[in-house]
Amino acid sequence: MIRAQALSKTFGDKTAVDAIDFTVKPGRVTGFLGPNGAGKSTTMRMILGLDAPTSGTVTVNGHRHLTSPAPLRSIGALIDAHAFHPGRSARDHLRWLAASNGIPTTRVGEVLELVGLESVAGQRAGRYSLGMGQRLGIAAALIGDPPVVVLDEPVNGLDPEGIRWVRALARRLAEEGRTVFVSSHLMSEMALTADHLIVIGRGQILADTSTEDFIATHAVSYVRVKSPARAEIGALLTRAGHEVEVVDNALHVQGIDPAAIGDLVHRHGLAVHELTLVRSSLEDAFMTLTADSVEYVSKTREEVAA
Ligand SMILES: Nc1ncnc2c1ncn2[C@@H]1O[C@H](COP(=O)(O)OP(=O)(O)OP(=O)(O)O)[C@@H](O)[C@H]1O
Repeated sequence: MIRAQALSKTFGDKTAVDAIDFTVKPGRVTGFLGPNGAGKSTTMRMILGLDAPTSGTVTVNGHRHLTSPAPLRSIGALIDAHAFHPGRSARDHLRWLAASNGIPTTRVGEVLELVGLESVAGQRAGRYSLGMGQRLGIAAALIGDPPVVVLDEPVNGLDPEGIRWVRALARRLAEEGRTVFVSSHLMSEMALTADHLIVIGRGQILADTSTEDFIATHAVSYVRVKSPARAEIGALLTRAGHEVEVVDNALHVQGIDPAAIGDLVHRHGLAVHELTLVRSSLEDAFMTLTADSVEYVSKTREEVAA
């Protein structure tokens, strides 16, 4: 498992990771979610020993990664999808990795097959598309059959088939009992892949919870009611103890389902023109949670002009 304790990283006066504590357990996929610049890559680089913490510690199965004798056998990582020599073929790149980590070369064919690159394995990797580069990066991460796998934005640049493939692969690796830590800035993607979520914003942990609990806590729903008798219905619902808001000539009601509203309104002989259950997406929940910690905020044309 991966364990961070009071882990911090500063670059000059910029605090990229701010004294975070978390544990990534084996046998499940843990999603690492956060907006751009939240500190995901920096944290992952420290897990791998590519960056030294400014303070605090991070260990992988009890060891600091830098001290491990055969890194690819203990931890596999996709950090930079283009960390290969552009003039070298995928097969040669993987052979070189295997040789330098004491891994049998038979493993090269196995991982090429696993990521679906066998037919292009002899081509120069520099000619690969972004998605092919990602697949080669994942092959490199898995070549040592590691118990711990860290993937930084693995679906970047992948087509829908590739995205489903990464999802299934992450799940399978976890089912095999490995520790799987996957970063993304897409909540909806993580909801489909991860069992557990660690959400980070401006270098701090905002949530560390099961995906199921995250959804139950953050994905709110409400009923939209449109009616010529809006005020009367609003009063009835408020009196019954429900939270009612008026938005764009409609009522937004929380804590009651559409059928119960329909029955209530019917009992009072009032007309309803619309009764819709609206679920906020998980993406909305994530945006709300991280709203105060988004570093790079885009503006509308109106805001730029103002
Ligand atoms: N080598 C560096 N030198 C200076 N600042 C850095 C360096 N690496 C990262 N940072 C800063 O640290 C913060 C966290 O960056 P990091 O790349 O870890 O975020 P991230 O969550 O991975 O974002 P993204 O989703 O955009 O990859 C950012 O503000 C970034 O600009």
